[in-house]
Amino acid sequence: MTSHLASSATVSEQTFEEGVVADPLLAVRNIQHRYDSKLAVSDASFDIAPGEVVCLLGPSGCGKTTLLRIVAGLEALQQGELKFDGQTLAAPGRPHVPPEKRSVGLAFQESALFPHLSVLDNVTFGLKGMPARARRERALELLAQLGMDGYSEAFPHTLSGGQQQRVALARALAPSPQLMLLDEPFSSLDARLRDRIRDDTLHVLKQVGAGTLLVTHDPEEAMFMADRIVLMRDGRVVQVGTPEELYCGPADPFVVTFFGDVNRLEGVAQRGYVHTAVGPVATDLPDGARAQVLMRPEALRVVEIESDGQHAHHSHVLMARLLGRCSLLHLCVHGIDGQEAHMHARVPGVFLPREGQAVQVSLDPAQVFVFPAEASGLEAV
Ligand SMILES: Nc1ncnc2c1ncn2[C@@H]1O[C@H](COP(=O)(O)OP(=O)(O)OP(=O)(O)O)[C@@H](O)[C@H]1O
Repeated sequence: MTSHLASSATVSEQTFEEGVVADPLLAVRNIQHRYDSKLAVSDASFDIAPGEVVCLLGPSGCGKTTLLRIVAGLEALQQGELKFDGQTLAAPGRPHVPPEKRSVGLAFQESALFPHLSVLDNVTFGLKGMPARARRERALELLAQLGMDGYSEAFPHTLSGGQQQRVALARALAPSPQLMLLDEPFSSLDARLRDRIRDDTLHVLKQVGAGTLLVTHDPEEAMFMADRIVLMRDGRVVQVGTPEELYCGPADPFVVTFFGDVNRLEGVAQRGYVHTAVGPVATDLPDGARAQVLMRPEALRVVEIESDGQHAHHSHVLMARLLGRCSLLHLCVHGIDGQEAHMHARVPGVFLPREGQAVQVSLDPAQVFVFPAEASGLEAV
C-alpha cells in the first residue's frame, strides 16, 4: 500500500467478552436499571481485575453514576448480577448488602469531610479495630503520599477544595479497600490542580494495589487514569478496552467522535476504496456501499508548496490558529477527482501558514476510520 492510501478500521460486532478478564475482583453482569419508566442502564457487563483502574466514561446522563451506585450498594440491584472475588455480591432475590458491608472505598465529587474532626481524625475515622498508633501512622503515610503532610491538625473549613478532595481520597483509601469507587473526584478542581491531584491519585492507587472504578465524562482523564475504559452511551456499554484499543480501534463512529473533533467525509466504496478529497482510503465495505470516512485533525499531514498560479487546483489554507502545543489549520482541500472539502488539521508546534497558502495534504492511515454511512456518532466537523 502506498503512503497516501489510508486503511480503514474494521467495523467489528461488539461482544461483552471484550470486557471480561480471568479471576476478576469485580464482575458486572447484564445490569439493567430503571427509574420509573426511564431505562438508565441496559445490559451492562464488564470486569475489574485486582489492582486495575477502570474508567466508566460517557456523556452526561448515559448511566455511569447509576452503575457506580449499584456497585457501591447505594442503589438496590434490579436486574443482572454483581460478583466480588468470585462470590455473588448482589442478584435479584438476594438480601441487599449495604455499602459499609462491602469492601469498597467511596469518594465522590463533593466528598463531605466531617467538619468537627481534624484532617487526621477524618482519615483515621474508618480504621476501627487497629491500634491507635498504627491508625495514625497509616493516615499520615497516605496524607504524605497525597501531598498533604503538614495538614494533619487542620480542620476542613481551613482547606482549599483541592486539599479537601485529597483528604477525602486518603479517608477512602485508609482502610485498604480492595475496590475504590470514585465519581468525578477531580471535577470541582481547576485545571492545573486537577492534573497534579490526578497524578498523585494514580500513583497512590497503583501503590496500594486497589481495583478502581472511576466515573468521568472527560476522555482525556479516562486515558490518563485508566488501564481499561468502559465507554457508555444511552445506558449501554459501547466498547470496553485499553485507551489504545478505543482510540486506535474504535467500534463505531460514536467512539471516534467522543475522543475529539473529527473531519467527516462521505463517499461510496469501490473495489476496496472510498475516494475522498484527501485521496483513496481502503475499506472492506462492499462495492456500492455508502460510507462515512472519519479523519482526526491530527491525521492530516500538511506541507506548504509553491502555487503554480492555478490556485483553485491546490488545497489551500483558509485560516491558521495557534492553540498552544499545536496549531489548528482550516483547509480547503481539493481532490484529484474534483472533490472539495473544508477540513481541520492539527499539527504539532507553531505552524501558521498565511491565508491562501497552497498546501499538499496527505493522511496518516492510523487515524482514519471508515464506517457505513448510516452508523451514528456525535457532531463531526
Ligand atoms: N434518582 C433518579 N430518578 C430518576 N431518574 C434518574 C435518577 N438518577 C438518574 N436518573 C436518570 O437516569 C439517567 C442516568 O443518570 P446517571 O446519573 O446515572 O448518568 P451519568 O452518566 O452519571 O450522568 P452525569 O455525568 O451527568 O452525572 C439520566 O437520564 C438521569 O436523568
